[in-house]
Amino acid sequence: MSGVVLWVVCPKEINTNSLVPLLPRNGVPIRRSKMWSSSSFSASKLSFSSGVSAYSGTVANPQRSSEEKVYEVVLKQAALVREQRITRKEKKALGLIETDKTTNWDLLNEAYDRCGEVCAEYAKTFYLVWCRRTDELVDGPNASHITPKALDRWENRLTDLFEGRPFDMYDAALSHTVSTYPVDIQPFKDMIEGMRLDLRKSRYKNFDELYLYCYYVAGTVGLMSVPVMGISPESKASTESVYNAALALGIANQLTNILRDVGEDARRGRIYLPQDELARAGLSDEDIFRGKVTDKWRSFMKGQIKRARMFFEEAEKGVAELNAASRWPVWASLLIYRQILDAIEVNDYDNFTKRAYVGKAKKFLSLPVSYARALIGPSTVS
Ligand SMILES: CC(C)=CCC/C(C)=C/CC/C(C)=C/CC/C(C)=C/COP(=O)(O)OP(=O)(O)O
Repeated sequence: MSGVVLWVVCPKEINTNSLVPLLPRNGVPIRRSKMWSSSSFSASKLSFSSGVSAYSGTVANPQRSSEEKVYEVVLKQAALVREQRITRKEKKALGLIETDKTTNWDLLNEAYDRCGEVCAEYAKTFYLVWCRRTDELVDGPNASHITPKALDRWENRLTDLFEGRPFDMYDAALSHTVSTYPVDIQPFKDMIEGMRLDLRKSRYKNFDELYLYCYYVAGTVGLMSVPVMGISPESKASTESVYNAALALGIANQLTNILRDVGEDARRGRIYLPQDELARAGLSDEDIFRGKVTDKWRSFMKGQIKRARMFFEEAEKGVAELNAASRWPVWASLLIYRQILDAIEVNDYDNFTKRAYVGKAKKFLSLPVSYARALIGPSTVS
């Protein structure tokens, strides 16, 4: 699958017109989702105004919910698109936009090719090369040597490449991408923050805390991808709403990943499940470590799967707004990853000893379905 999905994130394959669609559109009122506080989701009656411990990444005010904090980033990304539009317009008027004659295109093309190779080698489902490398820091073979200091150095390298001083070939490709598309540094910084969190935290008090973690490690990927994929010129949706859908897809994917890997994570002493919801279901950490599928566990899992599906549904609303070239791979990745949830059900919720996966046949079958869905572009009715 990586070939298809790579296409989602590899800027080289994206039509360069994809910047245009990020230009003026009628603003549709901002709609914010409060999925887990919805009364339709019984497992999630959370005190989500109780505040999150003071993570240093996105914000400092502990009174606000994680959703509110993350939404600020969404608004910032959307504003950046408008800002870039204005600066480009001004520069164009002044005749300042010209092709950069100093760029070494051969080297840059080689850098992009190398990024493609990394994706082909490592990505089973999806990934941007920089995200994979960041993830490798805390999950790879050298993970035990990774310190907060090493992450600080990684962040300095990130700042350098955003300022046009790449350290290596891979950084050079990303440096070029972020100077070409309206990509902000914040989601990248937040992803590093997620890695810091992983170094010091192995329990999540409630869904509000888990949501912030999911944003850091996966929602950020959605926010990084949309500026490169581009929004359709016909779209009447607000930039914010499309970014919001992208964020939801990242969260949905991460929640799915967590539910698939409960056993694997427990063997590393980690439980990425809301502690208060576990307690309400009559479950403890010991139950997770014991790994026995009971009725309590099944019922708990049903609630978690339901919530993950709600995030997928939220994400679905944004796909039609994307550029035509990006819709097929996004649909494919959404439909395929969501089937992991079905596989958990088929395994009778045994995510302790069985790894839920989507077989090749199901993946291939999803391609024509995704293709058909991708034909549907933005609604013409405003
Ligand atoms: C919906 C709209 C408007 C846009 C799409 C925006 C995108 C591309 C969002 C996707 C974000 C994303 C790919 C997040 C990554 C989340 C995740 C759990 C990745 C796991 O990756 P691997 O570790 O390779 O997965 P496997 O372990 O399953 O192979």
